[in-house]
Amino acid sequence: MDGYLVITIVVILAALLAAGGLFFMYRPKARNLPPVDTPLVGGGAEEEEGGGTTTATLPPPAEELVRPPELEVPPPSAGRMVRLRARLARSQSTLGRGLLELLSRDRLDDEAWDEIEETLITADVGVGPTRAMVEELRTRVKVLGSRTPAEARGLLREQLLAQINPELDRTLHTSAPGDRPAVLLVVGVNGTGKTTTTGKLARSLIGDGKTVVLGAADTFRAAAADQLQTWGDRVGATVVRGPEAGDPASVAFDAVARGIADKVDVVIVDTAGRLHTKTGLMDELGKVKRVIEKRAQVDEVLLVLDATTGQNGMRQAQVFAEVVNITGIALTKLDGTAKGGIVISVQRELGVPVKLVGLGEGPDDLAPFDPEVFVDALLGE
Ligand SMILES: Nc1nc2c(ncn2[C@@H]2O[C@H](COP(=O)(O)OP(=O)(O)OP(=O)(O)O)[C@@H](O)[C@H]2O)c(=O)[nH]1
Repeated sequence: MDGYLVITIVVILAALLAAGGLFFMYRPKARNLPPVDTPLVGGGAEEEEGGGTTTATLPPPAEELVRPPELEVPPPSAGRMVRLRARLARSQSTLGRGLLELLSRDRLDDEAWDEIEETLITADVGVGPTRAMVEELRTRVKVLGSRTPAEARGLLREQLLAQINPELDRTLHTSAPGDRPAVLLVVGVNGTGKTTTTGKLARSLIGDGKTVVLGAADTFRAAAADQLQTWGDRVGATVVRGPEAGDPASVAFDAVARGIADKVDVVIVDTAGRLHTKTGLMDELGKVKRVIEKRAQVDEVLLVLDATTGQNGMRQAQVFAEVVNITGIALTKLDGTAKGGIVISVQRELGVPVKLVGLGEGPDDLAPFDPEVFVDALLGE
Protein backbone atom coordinates (compact mmCIF):
# COMPACT_ATOMS: atom_id res chain seq x y z
CA MET A 1 0.00 0.00 0.00
CA ASP A 2 2.78 2.44 0.94
CA GLY A 3 4.60 1.58 -2.29
CA TYR A 4 1.55 2.52 -4.36
CA LEU A 5 1.21 5.85 -2.48
CA VAL A 6 4.83 6.84 -3.12
CA ILE A 7 4.51 6.01 -6.83
CA THR A 8 1.29 8.09 -7.11
CA ILE A 9 2.92 11.14 -5.48
CA VAL A 10 5.98 10.86 -7.73
CA VAL A 11 3.74 10.65 -10.85
CA ILE A 12 1.72 13.75 -9.77
CA LEU A 13 4.88 15.77 -9.06
CA ALA A 14 6.33 14.81 -12.43
CA ALA A 15 3.11 15.88 -14.19
CA LEU A 16 3.14 19.25 -12.37
CA LEU A 17 6.79 19.91 -13.26
CA ALA A 18 6.12 19.09 -16.93
CA ALA A 19 3.10 21.49 -17.06
CA GLY A 20 5.15 24.30 -15.43
CA GLY A 21 7.98 23.86 -17.94
CA LEU A 22 5.57 24.08 -20.88
CA PHE A 23 4.02 27.34 -19.48
CA PHE A 24 7.37 29.12 -19.25
CA MET A 25 8.35 27.93 -22.73
CA TYR A 26 5.17 29.30 -24.45
CA ARG A 27 4.13 32.42 -22.37
CA PRO A 28 3.42 35.60 -24.54
CA LYS A 29 6.37 38.02 -24.95
CA ALA A 30 6.07 41.66 -23.63
CA ARG A 31 5.82 44.14 -26.58
CA ASN A 32 8.49 46.86 -26.82
CA LEU A 33 6.17 49.98 -26.92
CA PRO A 34 6.89 53.40 -25.43
CA PRO A 35 4.77 54.56 -22.53
CA VAL A 36 1.62 56.35 -23.60
CA ASP A 37 2.86 59.72 -22.46
CA THR A 38 6.39 59.51 -23.83
CA PRO A 39 6.86 62.68 -25.93
CA LEU A 40 7.48 62.32 -29.64
CA VAL A 41 10.26 64.04 -31.52
CA GLY A 42 9.53 67.74 -31.86
CA GLY A 43 8.59 68.52 -28.29
CA GLY A 44 5.01 67.34 -28.12
CA ALA A 45 4.12 67.67 -31.80
CA GLU A 46 1.64 65.18 -33.17
CA GLU A 47 2.48 62.95 -36.07
CA GLU A 48 0.58 63.95 -39.17
CA GLU A 49 -1.53 61.41 -41.03
CA GLY A 50 0.54 59.60 -43.63
CA GLY A 51 3.72 61.57 -43.00
CA GLY A 52 6.44 62.09 -40.48
CA THR A 53 6.59 65.97 -40.43
CA THR A 54 5.81 67.71 -37.18
CA THR A 55 4.15 71.09 -37.77
CA ALA A 56 1.07 71.58 -35.64
CA THR A 57 2.56 73.30 -32.64
CA LEU A 58 5.69 74.80 -34.20
CA PRO A 59 5.63 78.67 -34.19
CA PRO A 60 4.41 80.14 -37.51
CA PRO A 61 6.94 81.97 -39.74
CA ALA A 62 7.98 85.37 -38.33
CA GLU A 63 6.28 87.43 -41.06
CA GLU A 64 2.88 86.05 -40.10
CA LEU A 65 3.31 87.48 -36.59
CA VAL A 66 3.86 91.06 -37.85
CA ARG A 67 0.43 92.60 -38.22
CA PRO A 68 -0.04 96.18 -39.47
CA PRO A 69 -0.92 98.47 -36.54
CA GLU A 70 -4.63 99.00 -36.19
CA LEU A 71 -5.78 102.50 -37.08
CA GLU A 72 -7.37 104.50 -34.32
CA VAL A 73 -10.83 105.94 -34.90
CA PRO A 74 -10.79 109.44 -33.37
CA PRO A 75 -14.02 110.95 -32.06
CA PRO A 76 -15.70 113.74 -34.05
CA SER A 77 -14.84 117.32 -33.07
CA ALA A 78 -18.37 118.47 -32.19
CA GLY A 79 -19.05 119.08 -28.51
CA ARG A 80 -15.43 118.68 -27.47
CA MET A 81 -15.24 121.97 -25.63
CA VAL A 82 -18.18 120.95 -23.46
CA ARG A 83 -16.41 117.70 -22.63
CA LEU A 84 -13.17 119.52 -21.79
CA ARG A 85 -14.59 122.58 -20.01
CA ALA A 86 -13.42 121.37 -16.58
CA ARG A 87 -9.86 121.87 -17.87
CA LEU A 88 -10.40 125.60 -17.54
CA ALA A 89 -10.52 125.26 -13.76
CA ARG A 90 -7.51 127.51 -13.14
CA SER A 91 -8.95 130.35 -15.18
CA GLN A 92 -12.29 129.73 -13.55
CA SER A 93 -11.01 130.13 -10.02
CA THR A 94 -8.97 133.29 -10.62
CA LEU A 95 -10.79 135.08 -13.40
CA GLY A 96 -14.37 133.82 -13.17
CA ARG A 97 -14.81 133.32 -9.44
CA GLY A 98 -12.66 136.34 -8.55
CA LEU A 99 -14.77 138.68 -10.64
CA LEU A 100 -18.08 137.19 -9.50
CA GLU A 101 -17.10 137.64 -5.87
CA LEU A 102 -16.14 141.27 -6.39
CA LEU A 103 -19.16 142.13 -8.46
CA SER A 104 -21.58 140.55 -6.00
CA ARG A 105 -20.52 142.92 -3.20
CA ASP A 106 -23.25 145.25 -1.88
CA ARG A 107 -21.11 148.35 -2.17
CA LEU A 108 -18.77 148.80 -5.08
CA ASP A 109 -16.40 151.65 -4.23
CA ASP A 110 -13.42 152.80 -6.30
CA GLU A 111 -11.21 150.34 -4.52
CA ALA A 112 -13.47 147.45 -5.56
CA TRP A 113 -13.47 148.67 -9.17
CA ASP A 114 -9.67 148.85 -9.07
CA GLU A 115 -9.63 145.25 -7.90
CA ILE A 116 -11.94 144.23 -10.75
CA GLU A 117 -9.63 145.98 -13.19
CA GLU A 118 -6.58 144.30 -11.71
CA THR A 119 -8.19 140.86 -11.91
CA LEU A 120 -8.90 141.37 -15.60
CA ILE A 121 -5.39 142.65 -16.36
CA THR A 122 -3.76 139.79 -14.42
CA ALA A 123 -5.77 137.29 -16.45
CA ASP A 124 -4.28 138.75 -19.68
CA VAL A 125 -7.54 140.33 -20.86
CA GLY A 126 -5.47 143.31 -22.07
CA VAL A 127 -5.64 146.99 -21.13
CA GLY A 128 -8.07 148.15 -23.83
CA PRO A 129 -10.68 145.42 -23.33
CA THR A 130 -10.33 145.73 -19.53
CA ARG A 131 -11.12 149.48 -19.60
CA ALA A 132 -14.06 148.89 -21.93
CA MET A 133 -15.45 146.13 -19.68
CA VAL A 134 -15.05 148.09 -16.43
CA GLU A 135 -16.69 151.16 -17.90
CA GLU A 136 -19.66 149.18 -19.19
CA LEU A 137 -20.00 147.27 -15.90
CA ARG A 138 -19.97 150.51 -13.87
CA THR A 139 -22.79 151.96 -15.94
CA ARG A 140 -24.87 148.77 -15.67
CA VAL A 141 -24.32 148.47 -11.91
CA LYS A 142 -25.39 152.10 -11.39
CA VAL A 143 -28.63 151.44 -13.27
CA LEU A 144 -29.28 148.13 -11.55
CA GLY A 145 -28.47 149.21 -7.97
CA SER A 146 -28.13 146.21 -5.68
CA ARG A 147 -27.49 142.91 -7.44
CA THR A 148 -28.32 139.31 -6.67
CA PRO A 149 -25.48 136.83 -7.41
CA ALA A 150 -27.43 135.65 -10.46
CA GLU A 151 -27.67 139.22 -11.77
CA ALA A 152 -23.96 139.81 -11.20
CA ARG A 153 -23.22 136.63 -13.10
CA GLY A 154 -25.51 137.69 -15.94
CA LEU A 155 -23.72 141.04 -16.20
CA LEU A 156 -20.31 139.45 -16.35
CA ARG A 157 -21.40 136.82 -18.83
CA GLU A 158 -22.76 139.50 -21.12
CA GLN A 159 -19.59 141.61 -20.93
CA LEU A 160 -17.14 138.75 -21.38
CA LEU A 161 -19.12 137.49 -24.37
CA ALA A 162 -19.23 140.97 -25.89
CA GLN A 163 -15.43 141.15 -25.70
CA ILE A 164 -14.95 137.67 -27.18
CA ASN A 165 -17.53 138.41 -29.88
CA PRO A 166 -19.58 135.31 -30.68
CA GLU A 167 -20.38 136.81 -34.11
CA LEU A 168 -16.88 136.19 -35.48
CA ASP A 169 -16.65 133.45 -38.09
CA ARG A 170 -14.68 130.66 -36.44
CA THR A 171 -15.14 128.05 -39.14
CA LEU A 172 -11.94 126.32 -40.08
CA HIS A 173 -11.63 126.41 -43.87
CA THR A 174 -11.33 122.70 -44.50
CA SER A 175 -13.55 122.48 -47.59
CA ALA A 176 -12.13 123.88 -50.79
CA PRO A 177 -14.20 124.75 -53.84
CA GLY A 178 -13.87 122.31 -56.75
CA ASP A 179 -12.19 118.97 -56.32
CA ARG A 180 -8.86 120.08 -54.89
CA PRO A 181 -7.98 119.62 -51.22
CA ALA A 182 -8.25 122.49 -48.76
CA VAL A 183 -4.76 123.66 -47.76
CA LEU A 184 -3.96 124.68 -44.18
CA LEU A 185 -0.65 126.24 -43.24
CA VAL A 186 0.29 125.95 -39.56
CA VAL A 187 2.71 128.63 -38.36
CA GLY A 188 4.10 129.65 -35.00
CA VAL A 189 7.15 129.60 -32.79
CA ASN A 190 8.67 126.21 -31.96
CA GLY A 191 7.62 125.08 -28.54
CA THR A 192 4.13 126.51 -28.71
CA GLY A 193 2.71 123.07 -29.52
CA LYS A 194 2.66 123.58 -33.28
CA THR A 195 3.48 120.03 -34.36
CA THR A 196 1.25 118.60 -31.64
CA THR A 197 -1.59 120.83 -32.80
CA THR A 198 -1.05 119.79 -36.44
CA GLY A 199 -1.27 116.14 -35.38
CA LYS A 200 -4.33 116.69 -33.17
CA LEU A 201 -6.04 118.61 -35.95
CA ALA A 202 -5.43 115.80 -38.43
CA ARG A 203 -7.02 113.36 -35.94
CA SER A 204 -9.97 115.62 -35.40
CA LEU A 205 -10.58 116.05 -39.15
CA ILE A 206 -10.33 112.29 -39.67
CA GLY A 207 -12.80 111.89 -36.79
CA ASP A 208 -15.12 114.17 -38.78
CA GLY A 209 -14.84 111.84 -41.78
CA LYS A 210 -12.23 113.72 -43.83
CA THR A 211 -9.08 112.39 -45.48
CA VAL A 212 -5.80 114.14 -44.69
CA VAL A 213 -2.23 114.50 -45.98
CA LEU A 214 0.34 116.01 -43.62
CA GLY A 215 3.36 117.97 -44.85
CA ALA A 216 6.35 117.96 -42.48
CA ALA A 217 7.84 121.24 -43.68
CA ASP A 218 9.48 121.87 -40.29
CA THR A 219 12.77 120.52 -41.67
CA PHE A 220 14.67 122.64 -39.14
CA ARG A 221 13.87 120.29 -36.25
CA ALA A 222 14.43 116.68 -37.34
CA ALA A 223 12.23 115.25 -34.58
CA ALA A 224 9.25 117.27 -35.81
CA ALA A 225 8.90 115.08 -38.93
CA ASP A 226 9.13 111.88 -36.85
CA GLN A 227 6.57 113.28 -34.43
CA LEU A 228 4.21 114.09 -37.30
CA GLN A 229 4.79 110.65 -38.81
CA THR A 230 3.66 109.06 -35.55
CA TRP A 231 0.50 111.20 -35.47
CA GLY A 232 -0.23 110.33 -39.11
CA ASP A 233 0.42 106.59 -38.72
CA ARG A 234 -2.00 106.32 -35.81
CA VAL A 235 -4.96 107.56 -37.82
CA GLY A 236 -4.00 106.75 -41.41
CA ALA A 237 -2.93 110.18 -42.66
CA THR A 238 -0.14 110.15 -45.27
CA VAL A 239 2.90 112.13 -44.15
CA VAL A 240 5.09 113.80 -46.78
CA ARG A 241 8.57 114.60 -45.52
CA GLY A 242 11.85 115.72 -47.00
CA PRO A 243 15.53 115.41 -46.11
CA GLU A 244 16.69 116.85 -42.79
CA ALA A 245 17.44 120.57 -43.12
CA GLY A 246 16.01 120.42 -46.65
CA ASP A 247 13.91 123.08 -48.32
CA PRO A 248 10.59 123.52 -46.43
CA ALA A 249 8.91 124.95 -49.53
CA SER A 250 9.76 121.83 -51.50
CA VAL A 251 8.18 119.59 -48.82
CA ALA A 252 5.10 121.82 -48.75
CA PHE A 253 4.83 121.62 -52.54
CA ASP A 254 5.18 117.82 -52.53
CA ALA A 255 2.57 117.50 -49.77
CA VAL A 256 0.03 119.53 -51.73
CA ALA A 257 0.85 117.62 -54.94
CA ARG A 258 0.32 114.34 -53.04
CA GLY A 259 -2.96 115.61 -51.63
CA ILE A 260 -4.18 116.51 -55.12
CA ALA A 261 -3.06 113.16 -56.57
CA ASP A 262 -4.66 111.18 -53.73
CA LYS A 263 -7.80 113.35 -53.91
CA VAL A 264 -7.84 113.92 -50.16
CA ASP A 265 -10.00 116.54 -48.47
CA VAL A 266 -7.34 118.45 -46.52
CA VAL A 267 -3.57 119.02 -46.66
CA ILE A 268 -2.04 120.42 -43.44
CA VAL A 269 1.48 121.81 -43.72
CA ASP A 270 3.49 122.17 -40.50
CA THR A 271 6.19 124.84 -40.87
CA ALA A 272 9.29 125.77 -38.87
CA GLY A 273 8.99 128.85 -36.70
CA ARG A 274 12.50 130.18 -36.71
CA LEU A 275 12.34 133.65 -35.31
CA HIS A 276 15.96 134.77 -35.58
CA THR A 277 15.15 137.64 -37.92
CA LYS A 278 11.88 138.91 -39.26
CA THR A 279 13.34 138.99 -42.77
CA GLY A 280 14.44 135.36 -42.50
CA LEU A 281 11.02 134.31 -41.31
CA MET A 282 9.31 136.37 -43.97
CA ASP A 283 11.54 134.84 -46.67
CA GLU A 284 10.86 131.32 -45.49
CA LEU A 285 7.12 131.53 -44.91
CA GLY A 286 6.63 133.72 -47.96
CA LYS A 287 8.41 131.15 -50.11
CA VAL A 288 6.43 128.23 -48.65
CA LYS A 289 3.18 130.03 -49.41
CA ARG A 290 4.23 131.12 -52.92
CA VAL A 291 5.39 127.62 -53.83
CA ILE A 292 2.18 126.01 -52.55
CA GLU A 293 0.19 128.49 -54.57
CA LYS A 294 1.69 127.07 -57.76
CA ARG A 295 -0.58 124.08 -57.12
CA ALA A 296 -3.43 125.28 -54.90
CA GLN A 297 -4.70 128.20 -52.89
CA VAL A 298 -3.86 128.38 -49.18
CA ASP A 299 -7.27 128.34 -47.49
CA GLU A 300 -6.24 128.82 -43.88
CA VAL A 301 -3.15 130.13 -42.12
CA LEU A 302 -3.40 128.99 -38.53
CA LEU A 303 -1.18 130.67 -35.95
CA VAL A 304 -0.37 128.47 -32.95
CA LEU A 305 0.05 130.46 -29.76
CA ASP A 306 0.92 129.18 -26.27
CA ALA A 307 -1.62 130.67 -23.80
CA THR A 308 0.87 130.46 -20.94
CA THR A 309 3.43 132.80 -22.54
CA GLY A 310 1.44 136.01 -22.04
CA GLN A 311 2.83 139.24 -23.48
CA ASN A 312 5.97 137.57 -24.82
CA GLY A 313 3.88 135.16 -26.86
CA MET A 314 1.73 138.02 -28.05
CA ARG A 315 4.78 139.89 -29.39
CA GLN A 316 5.89 136.80 -31.30
CA ALA A 317 2.39 136.42 -32.67
CA GLN A 318 2.50 139.97 -33.96
CA VAL A 319 5.69 139.26 -35.93
CA PHE A 320 3.97 136.32 -37.64
CA ALA A 321 0.91 138.43 -38.32
CA GLU A 322 3.10 140.96 -40.11
CA VAL A 323 4.74 138.26 -42.21
CA VAL A 324 1.74 136.13 -43.26
CA ASN A 325 -1.95 136.77 -43.51
CA ILE A 326 -3.19 134.82 -40.49
CA THR A 327 -6.81 133.64 -40.75
CA GLY A 328 -7.22 131.87 -37.42
CA ILE A 329 -5.58 131.27 -34.04
CA ALA A 330 -5.05 127.96 -32.27
CA LEU A 331 -4.52 128.80 -28.61
CA THR A 332 -2.70 125.93 -26.89
CA LYS A 333 -2.18 125.01 -23.22
CA LEU A 334 -5.25 126.90 -22.10
CA ASP A 335 -5.70 124.12 -19.55
CA GLY A 336 -2.47 125.07 -17.80
CA THR A 337 -3.10 128.74 -17.18
CA ALA A 338 -5.17 131.07 -15.02
CA LYS A 339 -4.87 133.65 -17.80
CA GLY A 340 -7.85 132.67 -19.91
CA GLY A 341 -8.31 136.36 -20.75
CA ILE A 342 -5.70 135.92 -23.50
CA VAL A 343 -8.56 134.77 -25.76
CA ILE A 344 -9.85 138.34 -25.66
CA SER A 345 -6.51 140.15 -26.02
CA VAL A 346 -5.11 138.01 -28.82
CA GLN A 347 -8.21 138.48 -30.93
CA ARG A 348 -8.13 142.19 -30.27
CA GLU A 349 -4.39 142.52 -31.04
CA LEU A 350 -4.36 140.43 -34.19
CA GLY A 351 -7.90 141.05 -35.42
CA VAL A 352 -8.29 137.31 -36.07
CA PRO A 353 -10.64 134.86 -34.29
CA VAL A 354 -9.51 132.06 -31.99
CA LYS A 355 -10.71 128.99 -33.87
CA LEU A 356 -9.17 126.14 -31.88
CA VAL A 357 -8.12 125.68 -28.28
CA GLY A 358 -5.71 123.15 -26.80
CA LEU A 359 -7.01 121.87 -23.48
CA GLY A 360 -4.58 119.10 -22.59
CA GLU A 361 -1.86 116.75 -23.71
CA GLY A 362 -4.18 113.95 -24.84
CA PRO A 363 -4.53 113.30 -28.58
CA ASP A 364 -8.14 114.46 -28.61
CA ASP A 365 -7.69 117.51 -26.37
CA LEU A 366 -8.02 120.05 -29.19
CA ALA A 367 -11.46 121.63 -29.50
CA PRO A 368 -13.21 124.06 -31.82
CA PHE A 369 -13.50 127.24 -29.76
CA ASP A 370 -17.01 127.99 -28.52
CA PRO A 371 -17.31 131.42 -26.83
CA GLU A 372 -20.45 130.59 -24.82
CA VAL A 373 -19.09 127.31 -23.47
CA PHE A 374 -15.85 129.14 -22.62
CA VAL A 375 -17.54 131.95 -20.68
CA ASP A 376 -19.88 129.56 -18.87
CA ALA A 377 -16.90 127.43 -17.89
CA LEU A 378 -15.11 130.50 -16.50
CA LEU A 379 -18.11 131.59 -14.46
CA GLY A 380 -19.03 128.07 -13.34
CA GLU A 381 -22.45 126.74 -14.25
N1 LIG B 1 -1.32 120.88 -21.31
C1 LIG B 1 -1.21 121.03 -22.64
N2 LIG B 1 -0.08 120.66 -23.25
C2 LIG B 1 0.01 120.83 -24.57
C3 LIG B 1 -1.01 121.41 -25.34
N3 LIG B 1 -0.60 121.47 -26.63
C4 LIG B 1 0.64 120.95 -26.66
N4 LIG B 1 1.02 120.56 -25.42
C5 LIG B 1 2.24 119.91 -24.99
O1 LIG B 1 3.32 120.75 -25.03
C6 LIG B 1 4.49 119.97 -25.04
C7 LIG B 1 5.48 120.66 -25.83
O2 LIG B 1 5.06 120.81 -27.13
P1 LIG B 1 6.04 121.57 -28.04
O3 LIG B 1 7.34 121.71 -27.34
O4 LIG B 1 5.41 122.80 -28.48
O5 LIG B 1 6.34 120.62 -29.16
P2 LIG B 1 5.69 120.63 -30.55
O6 LIG B 1 4.25 120.43 -30.40
O7 LIG B 1 6.42 119.63 -31.32
O8 LIG B 1 5.96 122.09 -31.12
P3 LIG B 1 7.03 122.51 -32.18
O9 LIG B 1 8.35 122.55 -31.47
O10 LIG B 1 6.56 123.84 -32.59
O11 LIG B 1 7.01 121.54 -33.30
C8 LIG B 1 4.09 118.62 -25.58
O12 LIG B 1 4.27 117.67 -24.57
C9 LIG B 1 2.63 118.77 -25.88
O13 LIG B 1 1.89 117.62 -25.57
C10 LIG B 1 -2.21 121.79 -24.66
O14 LIG B 1 -3.16 122.31 -25.23
N5 LIG B 1 -2.25 121.58 -23.31
